[in-house]
Amino acid sequence: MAASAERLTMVPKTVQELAAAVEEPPSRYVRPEQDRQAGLVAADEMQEPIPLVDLSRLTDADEADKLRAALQTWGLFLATNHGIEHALMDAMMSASREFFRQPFEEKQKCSNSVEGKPFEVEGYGNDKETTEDQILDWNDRLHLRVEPEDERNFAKWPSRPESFRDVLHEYTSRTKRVRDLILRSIAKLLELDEDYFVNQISDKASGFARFNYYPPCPRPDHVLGLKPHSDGGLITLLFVDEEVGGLQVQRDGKWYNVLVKPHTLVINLADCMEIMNNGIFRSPVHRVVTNIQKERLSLAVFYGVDGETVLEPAPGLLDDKRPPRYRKIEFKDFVLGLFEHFRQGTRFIETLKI
Ligand SMILES: O=C(O)CCC(=O)C(=O)O
Ligand SMILES: [Fe+2]
Repeated sequence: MAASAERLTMVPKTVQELAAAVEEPPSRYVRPEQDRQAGLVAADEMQEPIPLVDLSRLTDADEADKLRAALQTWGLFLATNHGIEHALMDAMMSASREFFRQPFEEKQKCSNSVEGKPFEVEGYGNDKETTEDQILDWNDRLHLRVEPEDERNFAKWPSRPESFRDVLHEYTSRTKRVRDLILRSIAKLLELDEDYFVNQISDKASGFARFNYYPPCPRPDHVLGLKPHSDGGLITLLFVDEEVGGLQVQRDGKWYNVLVKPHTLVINLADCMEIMNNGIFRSPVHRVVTNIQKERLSLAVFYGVDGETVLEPAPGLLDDKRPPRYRKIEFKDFVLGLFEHFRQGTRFIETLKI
Protein backbone atom coordinates (compact mmCIF):
# COMPACT_ATOMS: atom_id res chain seq x y z
CA MET A 1 0.00 0.00 0.00
CA ALA A 2 2.68 2.47 1.08
CA ALA A 3 4.79 1.56 -1.93
CA SER A 4 1.97 2.06 -4.39
CA ALA A 5 0.92 5.35 -2.73
CA GLU A 6 4.48 6.54 -3.13
CA ARG A 7 4.51 5.59 -6.78
CA LEU A 8 1.35 7.62 -7.36
CA THR A 9 3.05 10.78 -6.20
CA MET A 10 5.32 10.41 -9.21
CA VAL A 11 4.00 10.65 -12.76
CA PRO A 12 1.47 7.82 -13.05
CA LYS A 13 2.43 5.31 -15.67
CA THR A 14 -1.00 4.29 -16.82
CA VAL A 15 -4.32 6.01 -17.26
CA GLN A 16 -5.86 3.42 -14.98
CA GLU A 17 -3.65 4.63 -12.12
CA LEU A 18 -4.23 8.23 -13.06
CA ALA A 19 -8.00 7.78 -13.05
CA ALA A 20 -7.81 6.38 -9.54
CA ALA A 21 -5.62 9.26 -8.34
CA VAL A 22 -6.97 12.50 -9.80
CA GLU A 23 -10.22 14.42 -9.88
CA GLU A 24 -9.28 16.56 -12.83
CA PRO A 25 -7.46 15.14 -15.89
CA PRO A 26 -3.97 16.65 -16.33
CA SER A 27 -3.69 19.22 -19.11
CA ARG A 28 -1.85 16.73 -21.37
CA TYR A 29 -5.15 14.91 -21.80
CA VAL A 30 -7.35 17.93 -22.48
CA ARG A 31 -8.42 18.41 -26.10
CA PRO A 32 -7.89 21.82 -27.68
CA GLU A 33 -10.62 24.42 -27.38
CA GLN A 34 -11.86 24.03 -30.99
CA ASP A 35 -12.54 20.29 -30.44
CA ARG A 36 -14.36 20.97 -27.20
CA GLN A 37 -16.55 23.67 -28.71
CA ALA A 38 -17.90 21.21 -31.24
CA GLY A 39 -18.91 19.05 -28.26
CA LEU A 40 -16.83 16.01 -27.51
CA VAL A 41 -19.50 13.57 -26.52
CA ALA A 42 -22.50 14.77 -28.51
CA ALA A 43 -23.28 12.77 -31.61
CA ASP A 44 -25.57 13.45 -34.53
CA GLU A 45 -28.70 11.43 -35.06
CA MET A 46 -28.34 8.76 -37.76
CA GLN A 47 -30.91 8.72 -40.52
CA GLU A 48 -30.50 4.96 -40.79
CA PRO A 49 -28.55 2.63 -38.52
CA ILE A 50 -25.24 1.18 -39.64
CA PRO A 51 -26.13 -2.03 -41.53
CA LEU A 52 -25.90 -5.37 -39.75
CA VAL A 53 -24.51 -7.86 -42.28
CA ASP A 54 -25.10 -11.59 -41.94
CA LEU A 55 -21.74 -13.08 -42.90
CA SER A 56 -23.24 -16.51 -43.51
CA ARG A 57 -25.35 -15.04 -46.32
CA LEU A 58 -22.80 -12.95 -48.22
CA THR A 59 -23.24 -15.08 -51.33
CA ASP A 60 -26.81 -13.74 -51.59
CA ALA A 61 -27.09 -10.62 -53.70
CA ASP A 62 -29.19 -8.70 -51.16
CA GLU A 63 -26.69 -9.28 -48.33
CA ALA A 64 -23.78 -8.34 -50.60
CA ASP A 65 -25.68 -5.15 -51.52
CA LYS A 66 -26.03 -4.38 -47.84
CA LEU A 67 -22.29 -4.73 -47.43
CA ARG A 68 -21.69 -2.45 -50.40
CA ALA A 69 -24.05 0.20 -49.03
CA ALA A 70 -22.41 0.05 -45.60
CA LEU A 71 -18.92 0.40 -47.05
CA GLN A 72 -19.97 3.27 -49.30
CA THR A 73 -21.69 5.16 -46.54
CA TRP A 74 -19.60 4.38 -43.49
CA GLY A 75 -16.56 2.29 -44.38
CA LEU A 76 -17.72 0.04 -41.57
CA PHE A 77 -20.52 -2.37 -40.74
CA LEU A 78 -21.74 -4.65 -38.00
CA ALA A 79 -21.34 -8.36 -38.57
CA THR A 80 -23.35 -11.26 -37.27
CA ASN A 81 -23.03 -15.01 -37.96
CA HIS A 82 -19.30 -14.45 -38.24
CA GLY A 83 -18.39 -17.95 -37.10
CA ILE A 84 -16.80 -16.92 -33.78
CA GLU A 85 -18.58 -18.89 -31.09
CA HIS A 86 -20.32 -16.62 -28.58
CA ALA A 87 -18.75 -18.53 -25.69
CA LEU A 88 -15.31 -17.84 -27.17
CA MET A 89 -16.10 -14.13 -27.47
CA ASP A 90 -17.28 -14.08 -23.87
CA ALA A 91 -14.14 -15.90 -22.74
CA MET A 92 -11.96 -13.39 -24.63
CA MET A 93 -13.73 -10.40 -23.09
CA SER A 94 -13.51 -11.88 -19.57
CA ALA A 95 -9.82 -12.72 -19.96
CA SER A 96 -9.19 -9.15 -21.08
CA ARG A 97 -11.19 -7.72 -18.16
CA GLU A 98 -9.30 -9.94 -15.74
CA PHE A 99 -5.97 -8.85 -17.18
CA PHE A 100 -6.70 -5.16 -16.67
CA ARG A 101 -8.09 -5.74 -13.18
CA GLN A 102 -4.82 -7.19 -11.95
CA PRO A 103 -2.41 -5.13 -9.87
CA PHE A 104 -0.08 -2.79 -11.73
CA GLU A 105 2.95 -4.96 -10.96
CA GLU A 106 1.40 -7.99 -12.67
CA LYS A 107 0.50 -6.03 -15.80
CA GLN A 108 3.94 -4.43 -15.89
CA LYS A 109 5.38 -7.87 -16.65
CA CYS A 110 4.05 -7.26 -20.17
CA SER A 111 5.18 -3.62 -20.30
CA ASN A 112 5.95 -1.88 -23.59
CA SER A 113 8.66 0.20 -21.99
CA VAL A 114 11.72 -1.58 -20.76
CA GLU A 115 13.37 0.12 -17.79
CA GLY A 116 11.10 3.08 -18.31
CA LYS A 117 12.79 3.96 -21.59
CA PRO A 118 12.86 2.35 -25.00
CA PHE A 119 9.40 2.01 -26.36
CA GLU A 120 8.30 -1.20 -27.98
CA VAL A 121 5.33 -1.56 -30.27
CA GLU A 122 4.22 -4.62 -28.36
CA GLY A 123 3.14 -4.80 -24.76
CA TYR A 124 1.12 -3.06 -22.08
CA GLY A 125 1.15 0.72 -21.72
CA ASN A 126 0.35 3.85 -23.68
CA ASP A 127 1.43 5.60 -26.84
CA LYS A 128 4.96 6.78 -27.22
CA GLU A 129 5.27 10.45 -26.28
CA THR A 130 7.45 12.25 -28.76
CA THR A 131 6.49 15.89 -28.41
CA GLU A 132 5.39 18.07 -25.51
CA ASP A 133 2.22 19.21 -27.26
CA GLN A 134 1.00 15.69 -28.04
CA ILE A 135 -2.44 15.26 -26.50
CA LEU A 136 -2.81 11.95 -24.74
CA ASP A 137 -5.70 9.50 -24.88
CA TRP A 138 -7.62 8.28 -21.86
CA ASN A 139 -6.80 4.66 -22.39
CA ASP A 140 -4.31 1.93 -21.65
CA ARG A 141 -3.71 -0.88 -24.03
CA LEU A 142 -2.12 -4.24 -24.43
CA HIS A 143 -0.78 -4.60 -27.96
CA LEU A 144 0.29 -8.04 -29.16
CA ARG A 145 1.48 -9.37 -32.47
CA VAL A 146 -0.65 -12.32 -33.54
CA GLU A 147 0.56 -12.68 -37.15
CA PRO A 148 2.78 -14.10 -38.48
CA GLU A 149 2.14 -16.81 -35.95
CA ASP A 150 5.79 -17.84 -35.79
CA GLU A 151 6.78 -14.29 -34.78
CA ARG A 152 4.55 -14.09 -31.71
CA ASN A 153 6.51 -12.74 -28.77
CA PHE A 154 5.11 -14.69 -25.84
CA ALA A 155 7.21 -12.69 -23.38
CA LYS A 156 4.61 -9.92 -23.86
CA TRP A 157 1.58 -12.22 -23.70
CA PRO A 158 0.03 -12.30 -20.24
CA SER A 159 0.47 -15.52 -18.34
CA ARG A 160 -2.42 -14.46 -16.10
CA PRO A 161 -5.26 -15.04 -16.32
CA GLU A 162 -4.13 -18.50 -17.26
CA SER A 163 -6.63 -18.88 -20.07
CA PHE A 164 -5.47 -15.70 -21.83
CA ARG A 165 -3.04 -17.21 -24.34
CA ASP A 166 -5.20 -20.11 -25.44
CA VAL A 167 -8.26 -17.95 -25.75
CA LEU A 168 -6.44 -15.34 -27.82
CA HIS A 169 -5.00 -18.06 -30.02
CA GLU A 170 -8.46 -19.52 -30.64
CA TYR A 171 -10.06 -16.13 -31.10
CA THR A 172 -7.55 -14.99 -33.72
CA SER A 173 -7.78 -18.27 -35.60
CA ARG A 174 -11.44 -17.34 -36.15
CA THR A 175 -10.87 -13.65 -36.94
CA LYS A 176 -8.40 -14.61 -39.65
CA ARG A 177 -11.12 -16.55 -41.44
CA VAL A 178 -13.46 -13.58 -41.14
CA ARG A 179 -10.74 -11.36 -42.63
CA ASP A 180 -10.44 -13.58 -45.71
CA LEU A 181 -14.19 -13.85 -46.15
CA ILE A 182 -14.60 -10.08 -46.09
CA LEU A 183 -11.65 -9.45 -48.40
CA ARG A 184 -13.09 -11.90 -50.93
CA SER A 185 -16.54 -10.34 -50.68
CA ILE A 186 -15.13 -6.87 -51.27
CA ALA A 187 -13.13 -8.09 -54.29
CA LYS A 188 -16.37 -9.49 -55.73
CA LEU A 189 -18.21 -6.22 -55.10
CA LEU A 190 -15.47 -4.44 -57.06
CA GLU A 191 -15.54 -7.08 -59.82
CA LEU A 192 -11.93 -7.98 -59.20
CA ASP A 193 -10.57 -11.51 -59.05
CA GLU A 194 -12.09 -12.93 -55.87
CA ASP A 195 -8.63 -13.53 -54.41
CA TYR A 196 -7.10 -10.19 -55.39
CA PHE A 197 -6.88 -8.81 -51.84
CA VAL A 198 -6.23 -12.17 -50.19
CA ASN A 199 -3.30 -12.62 -52.56
CA GLN A 200 -1.72 -9.44 -51.16
CA ILE A 201 -1.35 -11.29 -47.86
CA SER A 202 1.84 -13.34 -47.69
CA ASP A 203 2.74 -15.62 -44.82
CA LYS A 204 4.73 -12.67 -43.42
CA ALA A 205 1.69 -10.38 -43.28
CA SER A 206 1.09 -8.64 -39.98
CA GLY A 207 -1.73 -9.02 -37.50
CA PHE A 208 -2.00 -7.26 -34.13
CA ALA A 209 -4.47 -7.57 -31.29
CA ARG A 210 -4.99 -4.38 -29.34
CA PHE A 211 -6.84 -4.70 -26.06
CA ASN A 212 -8.10 -1.26 -25.07
CA TYR A 213 -9.02 -0.34 -21.52
CA TYR A 214 -10.79 2.98 -20.90
CA PRO A 215 -11.13 3.84 -17.20
CA PRO A 216 -14.03 6.06 -16.12
CA CYS A 217 -13.08 9.67 -16.84
CA PRO A 218 -14.07 12.65 -14.66
CA ARG A 219 -14.31 15.01 -17.69
CA PRO A 220 -15.80 13.37 -20.80
CA ASP A 221 -16.38 16.89 -22.13
CA HIS A 222 -12.63 17.59 -22.13
CA VAL A 223 -10.94 14.28 -22.83
CA LEU A 224 -11.13 11.57 -25.50
CA GLY A 225 -10.65 7.85 -24.94
CA LEU A 226 -9.02 7.59 -28.34
CA LYS A 227 -8.34 10.50 -30.66
CA PRO A 228 -9.80 10.66 -34.17
CA HIS A 229 -7.88 8.30 -36.45
CA SER A 230 -8.27 5.77 -39.19
CA ASP A 231 -6.67 2.35 -38.88
CA GLY A 232 -3.56 1.64 -40.90
CA GLY A 233 -3.85 -1.92 -42.17
CA LEU A 234 -6.23 -3.67 -44.53
CA ILE A 235 -9.13 -4.35 -42.23
CA THR A 236 -9.96 -4.21 -38.51
CA LEU A 237 -12.25 -6.56 -36.60
CA LEU A 238 -13.45 -4.83 -33.51
CA PHE A 239 -15.15 -6.45 -30.56
CA VAL A 240 -16.51 -3.77 -28.24
CA ASP A 241 -18.08 -3.72 -24.84
CA GLU A 242 -21.77 -4.15 -25.50
CA GLU A 243 -22.73 -2.39 -22.29
CA VAL A 244 -20.72 0.79 -22.54
CA GLY A 245 -20.81 2.73 -25.79
CA GLY A 246 -18.16 5.21 -26.83
CA LEU A 247 -17.12 4.41 -30.38
CA GLN A 248 -18.05 7.12 -32.85
CA VAL A 249 -17.54 7.29 -36.61
CA GLN A 250 -17.20 10.43 -38.68
CA ARG A 251 -19.11 11.16 -41.84
CA ASP A 252 -19.15 14.49 -43.70
CA GLY A 253 -17.58 16.17 -40.68
CA LYS A 254 -20.20 14.89 -38.19
CA TRP A 255 -19.83 12.26 -35.49
CA TYR A 256 -22.23 9.32 -35.06
CA ASN A 257 -22.42 6.75 -32.29
CA VAL A 258 -21.75 3.16 -33.33
CA LEU A 259 -24.26 1.07 -31.41
CA VAL A 260 -23.62 -2.64 -31.15
CA LYS A 261 -25.68 -5.68 -30.37
CA PRO A 262 -24.28 -8.48 -28.20
CA HIS A 263 -21.78 -10.72 -30.01
CA THR A 264 -21.68 -8.67 -33.16
CA LEU A 265 -18.38 -7.47 -34.56
CA VAL A 266 -17.71 -4.00 -35.88
CA ILE A 267 -15.66 -4.39 -39.05
CA ASN A 268 -13.98 -1.40 -40.60
CA LEU A 269 -11.80 -0.89 -43.61
CA ALA A 270 -8.36 0.47 -42.98
CA ASP A 271 -6.03 2.69 -44.99
CA CYS A 272 -4.29 0.01 -47.07
CA MET A 273 -7.65 -1.14 -48.40
CA GLU A 274 -8.60 2.44 -49.22
CA ILE A 275 -5.41 2.69 -51.32
CA MET A 276 -5.87 -0.71 -52.97
CA ASN A 277 -9.47 -0.03 -53.93
CA ASN A 278 -8.46 3.44 -55.16
CA GLY A 279 -10.71 5.26 -52.72
CA ILE A 280 -13.99 3.62 -53.81
CA PHE A 281 -14.50 2.46 -50.22
CA ARG A 282 -12.92 4.66 -47.57
CA SER A 283 -11.18 3.90 -44.32
CA PRO A 284 -13.40 5.65 -41.78
CA VAL A 285 -12.17 8.18 -39.23
CA HIS A 286 -13.36 7.12 -35.80
CA ARG A 287 -12.76 8.01 -32.16
CA VAL A 288 -13.79 6.90 -28.68
CA VAL A 289 -15.43 9.16 -26.12
CA THR A 290 -15.09 8.56 -22.40
CA ASN A 291 -17.66 7.67 -19.79
CA ILE A 292 -17.85 9.33 -16.40
CA GLN A 293 -19.06 6.27 -14.51
CA LYS A 294 -18.08 3.11 -16.28
CA GLU A 295 -14.92 1.48 -17.51
CA ARG A 296 -15.00 0.22 -21.07
CA LEU A 297 -13.10 -2.48 -22.92
CA SER A 298 -12.58 -3.27 -26.56
CA LEU A 299 -10.46 -5.59 -28.63
CA ALA A 300 -9.31 -4.58 -32.09
CA VAL A 301 -7.62 -7.11 -34.36
CA PHE A 302 -5.77 -5.26 -37.11
CA TYR A 303 -4.74 -7.13 -40.23
CA GLY A 304 -2.11 -5.70 -42.52
CA VAL A 305 0.24 -6.93 -45.20
CA ASP A 306 3.92 -7.75 -45.13
CA GLY A 307 6.42 -4.89 -44.81
CA GLU A 308 7.78 -5.39 -48.33
CA THR A 309 4.37 -5.30 -50.01
CA VAL A 310 3.87 -2.31 -52.26
CA LEU A 311 0.56 -0.62 -51.60
CA GLU A 312 -1.06 0.64 -54.79
CA PRO A 313 -4.49 0.84 -56.37
CA ALA A 314 -5.53 -2.48 -57.94
CA PRO A 315 -4.69 -2.30 -61.68
CA GLY A 316 -8.12 -3.81 -62.43
CA LEU A 317 -9.78 -0.67 -61.06
CA LEU A 318 -7.80 1.76 -63.20
CA ASP A 319 -8.32 3.05 -66.73
CA ASP A 320 -8.23 6.35 -68.61
CA LYS A 321 -11.24 7.63 -66.74
CA ARG A 322 -10.18 6.25 -63.37
CA PRO A 323 -6.57 7.24 -62.73
CA PRO A 324 -4.79 6.20 -59.54
CA ARG A 325 -5.66 8.48 -56.63
CA TYR A 326 -2.81 7.38 -54.33
CA ARG A 327 0.93 7.17 -54.73
CA LYS A 328 2.61 3.78 -54.32
CA ILE A 329 4.36 3.07 -51.04
CA GLU A 330 5.83 0.05 -49.30
CA PHE A 331 3.86 -1.04 -46.26
CA LYS A 332 6.83 -0.67 -43.90
CA ASP A 333 7.24 2.99 -44.92
CA PHE A 334 3.53 3.49 -44.63
CA VAL A 335 3.58 2.20 -41.03
CA LEU A 336 6.38 4.60 -40.09
CA GLY A 337 4.43 7.56 -41.46
CA LEU A 338 1.25 6.31 -39.87
CA PHE A 339 2.59 6.24 -36.30
CA GLU A 340 4.15 9.68 -36.66
CA HIS A 341 0.89 11.16 -37.90
CA PHE A 342 -1.29 9.26 -35.42
CA ARG A 343 0.49 10.81 -32.47
CA GLN A 344 -0.15 14.27 -33.89
CA GLY A 345 -3.75 13.45 -34.72
CA THR A 346 -3.32 13.69 -38.50
CA ARG A 347 -3.70 11.11 -41.27
CA PHE A 348 -0.71 9.91 -43.26
CA ILE A 349 -2.88 8.60 -46.10
CA GLU A 350 -3.79 12.22 -46.95
CA THR A 351 -0.17 12.84 -47.91
CA LEU A 352 -0.32 10.02 -50.50
CA LYS A 353 -3.25 11.45 -52.42
CA ILE A 354 -2.49 12.46 -55.99
O1 LIG B 1 -12.45 1.02 -28.52
C1 LIG B 1 -13.00 1.13 -29.60
O2 LIG B 1 -14.21 0.99 -29.76
C2 LIG B 1 -12.20 1.47 -30.85
C3 LIG B 1 -10.75 1.14 -30.77
C4 LIG B 1 -9.99 1.58 -31.98
O3 LIG B 1 -10.45 2.33 -32.80
C5 LIG B 1 -8.60 1.11 -32.17
O4 LIG B 1 -8.06 0.42 -31.28
O5 LIG B 1 -8.02 1.45 -33.24
FE1 LIG C 1 -9.25 2.36 -34.64
